[in-house]
Amino acid sequence: MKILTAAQTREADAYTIQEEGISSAELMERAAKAFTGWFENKFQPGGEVHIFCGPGNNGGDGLAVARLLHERNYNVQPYLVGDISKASDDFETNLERLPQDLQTIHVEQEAAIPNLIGKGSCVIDALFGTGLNRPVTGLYAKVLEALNSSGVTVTSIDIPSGLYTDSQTPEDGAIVRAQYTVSFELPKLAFLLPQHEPFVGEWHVVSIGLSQQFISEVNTNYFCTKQEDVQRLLKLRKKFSHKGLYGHALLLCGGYGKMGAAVLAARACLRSGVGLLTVQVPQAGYPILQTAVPEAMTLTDRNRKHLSELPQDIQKYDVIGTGPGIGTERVTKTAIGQLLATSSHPTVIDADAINLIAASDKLKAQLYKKKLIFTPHPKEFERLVGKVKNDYDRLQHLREFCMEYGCYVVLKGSHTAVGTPEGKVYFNTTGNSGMATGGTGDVLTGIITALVGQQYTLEEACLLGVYVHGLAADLAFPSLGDIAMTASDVIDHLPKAFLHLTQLMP
Ligand SMILES: NC(=O)C1=CN([C@@H]2O[C@H](COP(=O)(O)OP(=O)(O)OC[C@H]3O[C@@H](n4cnc5c(N)ncnc54)[C@H](OP(=O)(O)O)[C@@H]3O)[C@@H](O)[C@H]2O)[C@@H](O)CC1
Ligand SMILES: [K+]
Repeated sequence: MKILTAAQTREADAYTIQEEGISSAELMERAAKAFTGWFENKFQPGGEVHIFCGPGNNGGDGLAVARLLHERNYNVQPYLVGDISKASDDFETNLERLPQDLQTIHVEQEAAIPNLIGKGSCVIDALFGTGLNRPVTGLYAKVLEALNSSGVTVTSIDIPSGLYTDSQTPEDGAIVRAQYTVSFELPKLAFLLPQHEPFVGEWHVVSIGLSQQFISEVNTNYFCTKQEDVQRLLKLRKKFSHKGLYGHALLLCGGYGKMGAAVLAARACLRSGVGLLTVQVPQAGYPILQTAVPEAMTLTDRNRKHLSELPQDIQKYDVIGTGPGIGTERVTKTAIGQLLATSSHPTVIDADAINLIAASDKLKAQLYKKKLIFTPHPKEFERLVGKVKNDYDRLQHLREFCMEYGCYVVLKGSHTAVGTPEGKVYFNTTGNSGMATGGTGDVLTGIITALVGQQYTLEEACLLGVYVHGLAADLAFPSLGDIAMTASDVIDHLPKAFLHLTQLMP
């Protein structure tokens, strides 16, 4: 699914209006109906619904929603905020369409801002949408601050007022803190960035029938991965198939005190369909691996505690995964250096392998144009690219790093972002806070390694791997919740996650 900028969204609106021969007010009516449908499912009629409308089409949406909710017996109070003498045409149209018995209140100065504290009412925020073109200050900021401190439940139409759609919001601008955001047709880039969680809350997308042709043709660097996207990628197994068809993976993982990382990566790799798996661990890990993961073949390093060498017959493997639990000893750095210098295998690079590379210009110089997938969390990513200023800056660095080295980066987070060598970014939409626990990253390394082994392209392996990893956690959630969830629970739910995807296939 594509993510459009504010300007592209405006173009999509205009294109749709022309293509279908409808008026912009009709499109607004669709948007208001779609929002109202969501709202009715969430909130019962009864309490007061205060709707704050700005001077543009977002305010027009708010007025149309006021009329529709009023018709459905909600106790609605619309407010017109600020100078509405230059309000948009569709705002005016919807103001005129309000029924006689629905009186608006005009908030023209601070003293007129209603006090909603303790009223238990709910608020619909329709002050500004994608047409916001400067930081929110003055009276509008006072209104947003009053809403933020009132403790009422705020639902934003399209985007929280004050938040920029696709670039960093200046620090001097007020932003509403919505509990819910109901957006039209496609999610906005701002929703996917962790720094905006306090403003966006739980976001939903409702369809308003924007032109699919426009959306399919428009160029963007940002995408959201949805279930139908990964289902298209999934390869079903053939009846006459054997383990040789699904790849032989090599995991170079584990170290003294961190052999669990190798066990987790190995178990996840096997649960993700790899044909054969060999794990090389330091000598101390041999009995652990053989006992915990009987399906894997185990090689031992000459070093007792740390990764220090590559297997002799490394050529025979189809894919390599490394990093989890390996530590940053000098001998390990040498081994990773050898791997980068000598191997042409597709390789998944995680954790301490990233840290070793980040700390060495010599290793970094070996990264160009290899088949590499990095899977850093934000701190490891900063070690690779330097300190970032904010989430947009991080995205920019992600794209530049991937384009410079011709590699993939799976930047882990609530919406894990997969960067590609073409400078595209795919945000994942599965997963939950139960995954914020040690070992889930090792699991992801195992999953992606297994998928590359099964001949998925690097891009497919990243997108599918990240999706199924989050889906497994989502399927674990109903019985385990997020507090008690562990990385092993995520592995245990991988079978259900793959089944879920395959059974839904057409
Ligand atoms: N197009 C369509 O058909 C559909 C559009 N839809 C809806 O329209 C929304 C976009 O509407 P929009 O483009 O009218 O912009 P919107 O966000 O309401 O704000 C613009 C107004 O705010 C003003 N203004 C801006 N910044 C300001 C500031 N900081 N402080 C103060 N004022 C500021 C600006 O004034 P000006 O810059 O001229 O001073 C202008 O008056 C979109 O999010 C969706 O909800 C849906 O109904 C689907 C169909
Ligand atoms: K809004």
